[in-house]
Amino acid sequence: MTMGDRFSGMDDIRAALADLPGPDAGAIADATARQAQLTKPAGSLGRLETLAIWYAGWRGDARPQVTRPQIAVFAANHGVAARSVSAYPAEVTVQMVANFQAGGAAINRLAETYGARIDVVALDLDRPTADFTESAAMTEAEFAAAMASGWAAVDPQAGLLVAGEMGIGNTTAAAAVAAGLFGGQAADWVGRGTGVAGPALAGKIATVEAGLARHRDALGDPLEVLRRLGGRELAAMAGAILAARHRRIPVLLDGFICTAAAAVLEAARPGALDHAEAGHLSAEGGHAALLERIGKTPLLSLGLRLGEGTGAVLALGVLQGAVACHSGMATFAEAGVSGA
Ligand SMILES: O=C(O)c1ccc[n+]([C@@H]2O[C@H](COP(=O)([O-])O)[C@@H](O)[C@H]2O)c1
Ligand SMILES: Cc1cc2nc[nH]c2cc1C
Repeated sequence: MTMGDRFSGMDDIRAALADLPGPDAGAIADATARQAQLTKPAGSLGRLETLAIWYAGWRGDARPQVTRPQIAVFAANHGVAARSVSAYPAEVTVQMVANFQAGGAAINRLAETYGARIDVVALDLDRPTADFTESAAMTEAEFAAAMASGWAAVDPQAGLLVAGEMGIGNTTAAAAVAAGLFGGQAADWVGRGTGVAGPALAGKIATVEAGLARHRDALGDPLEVLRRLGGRELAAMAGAILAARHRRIPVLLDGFICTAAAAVLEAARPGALDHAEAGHLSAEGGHAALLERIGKTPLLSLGLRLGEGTGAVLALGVLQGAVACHSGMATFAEAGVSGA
């Protein structure tokens, strides 16, 4: 049994957030010193240098390898999907889960490309969350169970975690969570999702406004924001990212939905995402503002708006390059190259 398996209510989750391990200061110091000795002009590998030092610190190894990268894809259905907030019908969620399991989705091909394992976790797909304009999306027990599923999905031996998702309607939930955490108008956070436009986009904004109005009195508590306005896959991603922190497993964040789930942790406990880097900037309208709120600069910006963990896995390729240079390059002394 680990802490997450025992999440039976909000208090257990708060306890897991209260006590977070940090990176290894010695590994950071040694990795920083090593960077200065590698055969390249100082600073010439740009963000790859700080990325490698960040990875070394969380792994507690000044000269690490990226071992056993894991992608956990969480899927769930949403009560608000009945309000025509998506360009696709809700049955696509379960159909895409079958596609992930058969190996036919974009994330399957990218996982293969970068040597990552995929675990698909379907969360009560035949039982959508409640419509958040009418009540809380999840009861406390449902929320704790979803967070515990995320926690339990993390391979303790993984050297890197990507939390991905699939859930028709979940950009509406993510926009509501972002607005609940950080304020502003619903329209600031609502984007096109799978391709919503015209009157449907206005309806999506109105749905988020109605959710914010209904839960207005609870928005001061980030975990309540996630329970009331989020969904099972968002709660599971938050649980997985929290589990990774407790195991000092570095995380690459994916797009808008993943970042909204992660932002709950940062809002509840500043610094809770120090073990996470932003994999990419999604084309979803609110993503840049959300990343700014949690103080993260995306590694890539490719116009993706797919989810599944795809942007984060592409960034895993960047991380693998950064760590390969850091740990495998010759030093000036080893190669007999003159310094500055
Ligand atoms: O990752 C993103 O930034 C992203 C942006 C737009 C859409 N998605 C994906 O599309 C689905 C949600 O879109 P929607 O329109 O049904 O809310 C869900 O399965 C997400 O994985 C993902
Ligand atoms: C086909 C399809 C695949 C997806 N993957 C993640 N979100 C998705 C949404 C749709 C509609």
